[in-house]
Amino acid sequence: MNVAALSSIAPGIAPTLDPASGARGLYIGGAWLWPAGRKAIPVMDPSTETKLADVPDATVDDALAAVEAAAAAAAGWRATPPRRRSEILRRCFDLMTARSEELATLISLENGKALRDARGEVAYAAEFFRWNAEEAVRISGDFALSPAGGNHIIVDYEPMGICVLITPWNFPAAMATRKIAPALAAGCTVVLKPASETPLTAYVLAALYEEAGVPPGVVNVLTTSAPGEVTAAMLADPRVRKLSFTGSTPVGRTLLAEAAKHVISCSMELGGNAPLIVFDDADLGVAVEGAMLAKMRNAGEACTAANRFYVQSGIHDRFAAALTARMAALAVGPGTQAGTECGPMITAKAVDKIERLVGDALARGATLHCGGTRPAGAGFYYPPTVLADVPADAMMAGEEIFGPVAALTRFETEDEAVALANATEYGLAGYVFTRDLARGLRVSRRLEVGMVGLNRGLVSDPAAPFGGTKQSGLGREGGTHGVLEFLEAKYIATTL
Ligand SMILES: O=CCCC(=O)O
Repeated sequence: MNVAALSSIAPGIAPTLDPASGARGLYIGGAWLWPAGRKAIPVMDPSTETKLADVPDATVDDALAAVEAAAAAAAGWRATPPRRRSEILRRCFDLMTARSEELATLISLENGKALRDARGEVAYAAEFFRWNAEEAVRISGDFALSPAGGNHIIVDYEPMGICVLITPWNFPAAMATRKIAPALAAGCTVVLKPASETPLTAYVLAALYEEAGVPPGVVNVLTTSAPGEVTAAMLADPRVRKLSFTGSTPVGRTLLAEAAKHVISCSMELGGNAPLIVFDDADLGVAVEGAMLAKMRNAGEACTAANRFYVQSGIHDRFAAALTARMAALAVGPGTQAGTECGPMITAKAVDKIERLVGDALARGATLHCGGTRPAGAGFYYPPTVLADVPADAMMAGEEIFGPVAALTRFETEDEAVALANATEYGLAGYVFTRDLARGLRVSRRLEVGMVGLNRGLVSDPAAPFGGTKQSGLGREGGTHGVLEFLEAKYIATTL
């Protein structure tokens, strides 16, 4: 597999993998491998339920080979001057940007998201390389005289070592680059395990990194249908010092327990249940625009997606009507089809869950304003749906919908809105809409979350610290914080 071949897998794509040729496979130590006897994992197009490709199903032996390759490359990459690392990362940004249309098409094919969302993802994903290219040359240490004056305190920041990175299917490019770029900037080498639903983007990007000058073994990629076993084996290797995971809270808990056995540093970007609060004094147009973005980016398949809409009584009916009009007008269809605004969900199981949550809310007294009926035919579709009067005991108030469903609940006072918003074990993102800046900042600070969109439906930004509180995770990705997750402080006490 090389990047030039991408044009043959973007539309018109001949998406069958030929295991015999080894053209595409596990990417270990700079080589493309389909080891003998490895089964195939089919990669499906959620828009049509047809097979796009097969990828190899890595075993524990393959995973340990990937760790070995990362270990073999570690000293060389760590010793590579920051300026050189920075230039390679910048080249990754340039190549991704130059090939954004092919990459967006591939993302849209394997994930199902609308092309416009996929284009947004490529720009977002590439930006992690540009940002971290700039960070790579700004990793400085500290030097201080000890308070007692007897010695000096020197602090160096060293690469942590080999990192295992595990990424989800909802942003096949951005969740990988958000980890790979800072890890490489810090001087670490990595093994990436992308989600088996959307591995093609990760493999194609691996070829692009190679073209950009990333040396063999610095980035390794493998797909597996046995993530638990394979990850446990990698974490048991004492050379692995970091686990960075994006995915659900239950899986995060399991991985934390596994990592704890070996005392491995963990960054965890887990589930969310974002509240979106609209106060009476909000600008209706801004609030609806923000709500559409917070809900419908990626068709609702984002951990930052607004899950619970709390709308003050005085604006509730106008907001509900305007949001319903916008949601009902969205064009639903295959991700790669021109004009599609809401693609399919990732799997039939995801649609089953949304259907179950909507059914439960309706049974508990919610009212349906639009959508709510799963269409017949091929593809994992669910229509943009608006529900109002969703009670606090509805299942969707307590768990991520991860789909195009806006659940509205009316409130009266600021204290009530804050209490409702914080009544969840999650603490990733929240959104507040008001024209009163003092109230906006006050409520933002009272929300038990890691990120707030104030009069804005998007918090994601490669230059900002992304992450959550409570059961939504540990650590931050992006911004100046992102690279620190891959660095270890070493303190030297000396009397000069
Ligand atoms: O779904 C999780 C990540 C979403 C984002 O980075 O905006």
